[in-house]
Amino acid sequence: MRDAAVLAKLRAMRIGILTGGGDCPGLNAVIRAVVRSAHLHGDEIVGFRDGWGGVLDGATVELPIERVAGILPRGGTILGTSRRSALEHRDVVRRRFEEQRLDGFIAVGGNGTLFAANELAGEFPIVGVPKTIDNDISGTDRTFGFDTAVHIAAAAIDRLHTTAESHYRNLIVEVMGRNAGWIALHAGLAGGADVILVPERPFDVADVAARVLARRGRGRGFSIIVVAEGATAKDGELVTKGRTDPLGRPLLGGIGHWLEGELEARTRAETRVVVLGHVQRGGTATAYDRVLASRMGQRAHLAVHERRFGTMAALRGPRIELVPLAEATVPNLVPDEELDLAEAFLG
Ligand SMILES: Nc1ncnc2c1ncn2[C@@H]1O[C@H](COP(=O)(O)OP(=O)(O)O)[C@@H](O)[C@H]1O
Ligand SMILES: O=P(O)(O)OC[C@H]1O[C@](O)(COP(=O)(O)O)[C@@H](O)[C@@H]1O
Ligand SMILES: [Mg+2]
Repeated sequence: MRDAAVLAKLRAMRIGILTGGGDCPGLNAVIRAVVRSAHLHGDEIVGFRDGWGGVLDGATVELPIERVAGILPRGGTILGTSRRSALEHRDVVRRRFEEQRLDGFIAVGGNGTLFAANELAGEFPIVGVPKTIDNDISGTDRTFGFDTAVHIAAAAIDRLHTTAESHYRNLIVEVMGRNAGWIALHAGLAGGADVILVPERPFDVADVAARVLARRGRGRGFSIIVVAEGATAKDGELVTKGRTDPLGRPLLGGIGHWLEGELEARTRAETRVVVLGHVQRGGTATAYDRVLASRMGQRAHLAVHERRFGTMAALRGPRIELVPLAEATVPNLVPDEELDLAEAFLG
């Protein structure tokens, strides 16, 4: 008996975890699941603060099971996050792994964080967990955070309907998603939007105005237009805030305001824009996202425990499976069939 206990102790692993990129509802559910699963297996978890920044700076926090009590419904991430890159500092990453005596590492992040994880996976024992409100990661049917963002955006569209209708206005709702139209499409469908504009299909502003006017022609004096931040007009360019993030990528946003002017001029109807912004990322996760995040977190811990490095936990049909981390680096855009089907519900 005593030997078994000693053996179990010898086999116990020390595992690092970070959350990187934009925060999203469900991150704390992942951290909690990892810690609880580790606790069951006698493993130790150490958190790195602020994404890869914590690895570079050596900013860590021990995560015993008591530390994750009560965090399940909390939005954001108790570890903090950042968009700092570690790829140019592999020597520091190595030092940190040695210093912390890490047997494994879990990177919870979007396509950016998982791109970095995949690059480092040749050299370090890493497992990934895909997160993002954007749902733009391949290899998994869904990312947690997406369902919550869609709920928030759809609820906003419901509210905008009643005021748009009362004032006979066009109301434009700009949602997030980077280069993918998942949030716009799903929130637009759930909220009964009249027009949905996504990055996957550049739009003709004259067509949008024609749809709005056609609705007016049949007595519907208002229209709800959902536009993804990454959507572009056919002969236009990506609309940005004129600033870049720490990785030098343009911050998207502003297409809604551009459309506001165009539609008001073309339809001669009052037009207003609402930019949902970070409201879509804040606050508590839906039950669906909490369950998905918990299942992925548990699977990621077991993957480390089983030394299945270079993989990520992914939703495949009803199951959580391990897929190569490299799959996360392929963009996941809305397929044509899904956009075609949506047409039936617009206008
Ligand atoms: N091209 C890149 N080169 C190096 N590191 C990158 C690159 N893209 C992303 N990363 C890493 O991933 C982190 C977060 O990426 P980002 O795309 O902002 O968020 P997310 O992980 O949510 O997609 C960055 O802080 C950086 O460490
Ligand atoms: O946090 P920031 O800098 O405002 O970034 C906004 C971007 O982050 C997101 O909310 C989430 O993107 P990631 O999951 O890739 O981090 C995007 O939809 C949006 O374009
Ligand atoms: Mg991303």
